[in-house]
Amino acid sequence: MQDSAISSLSPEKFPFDMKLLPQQVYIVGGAVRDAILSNSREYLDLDFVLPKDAIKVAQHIAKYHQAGFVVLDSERKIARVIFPNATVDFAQQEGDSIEADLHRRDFTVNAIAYNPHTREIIDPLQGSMDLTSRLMRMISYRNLANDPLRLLRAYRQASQLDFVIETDTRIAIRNLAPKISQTAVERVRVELCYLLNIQIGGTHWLENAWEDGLLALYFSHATKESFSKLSKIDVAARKLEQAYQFLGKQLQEYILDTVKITWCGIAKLACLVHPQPEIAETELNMMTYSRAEIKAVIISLRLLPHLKVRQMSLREKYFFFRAAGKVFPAVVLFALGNDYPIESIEPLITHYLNDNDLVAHPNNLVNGKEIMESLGIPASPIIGKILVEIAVAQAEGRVSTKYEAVALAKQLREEAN
Ligand SMILES: Nc1ccn([C@@H]2O[C@H](COP(=O)(O)OP(=O)(O)OP(=O)(O)O)[C@@H](O)[C@H]2O)c(=O)n1
Repeated sequence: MQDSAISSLSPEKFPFDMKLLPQQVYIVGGAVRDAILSNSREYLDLDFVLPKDAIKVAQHIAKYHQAGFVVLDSERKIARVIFPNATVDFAQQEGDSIEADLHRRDFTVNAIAYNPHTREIIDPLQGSMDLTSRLMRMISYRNLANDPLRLLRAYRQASQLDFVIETDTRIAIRNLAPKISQTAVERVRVELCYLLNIQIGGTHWLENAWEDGLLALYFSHATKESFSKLSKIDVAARKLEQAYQFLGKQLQEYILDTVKITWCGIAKLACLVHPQPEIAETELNMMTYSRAEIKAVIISLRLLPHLKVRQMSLREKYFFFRAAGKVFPAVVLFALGNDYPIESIEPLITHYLNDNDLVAHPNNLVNGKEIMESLGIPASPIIGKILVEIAVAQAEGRVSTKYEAVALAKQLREEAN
């Protein structure tokens, strides 16, 4: 089969000179699938398969273009070349032919190869037909059993592509579900992260994965009710996006560049873990979540009860924002997922969105050193307490200058004696 329609895979779009590739070379996996679907990709991520010398070719390309180079798997001969705007993997073909290699993969739609020199499409498993029918179809039961992460990949990719999992494939996944325990938990976490981040369809497929027995090991406390909270979070996120552009945008941002979960994903994760923060922390540690992710979930769980108070005093709000910090967007979504009325949360959002708001974004009139000097006392926890009281007084409008802040510090010190 030949196809000139795969324009997004034309060599001019490669981040390297095509002449550096041998004649027998194939692009495989997601890049081919998405090109046939005409789905644009935010980031260029290419997987090449070569019958021989995969690592050598990768090394040569990296050297020629002064790009980053790393051997991902020396046994299976897979290397990665990292360009400023693209990542390109080079893998040794598995088996005697490209067809044999494709037969070892997970789903038919991921088992299409494309030779960029000849523009030939090799599709021995009729993946193109499944792309047209929008179906995730396993290549074989054995292939799924060989790498049980593939069970979860079916839901993640169905969700990203807006596909359906073919009936026999779904039955096979249900049968094989207990095997997910054989997969390294880090790999599972990455798939879950995608599913938690996806705005449309993520919740539906996450719930399906749970119903099919793939998540019980990780979220033993999750129930049908937990997933209904996730759906409410999706609805709330859309509403917040419309009402508050800045906050809405923040919800879909990664919590850290190095941690690929969004604030919205954190709120959803908080719905799936045990509601008791200490137990949730153990669960998340077991799943190798980072300190930043665990902290964000725990803050969400801990702060939820505080939002029950309909009319928080300024003092309560100050302490709420102090505890929430940059996790605020996730806390808000988590509360809305738990049916807290938007009317009681809106005043907090108003504080948060105003950069000059001293309740949500306090600025220090004085620092600890200045307090120590003006009171003539050494460093001690009292200084911290005085600083907090000054910030609360500032939020309440009782002090607004350095002079008034120092006067209050003196008064507090006297009262304490
Ligand atoms: N557990 C896995 C992981 C990957 N693959 C194969 O390796 C290809 C590339 O894998 P990867 O880059 O992880 O995923 P993509 O399918 O390319 O999808 P995406 O880039 O959207 O994650 C897949 O298409 C599939 O053919 C597989 O068979 N089994």
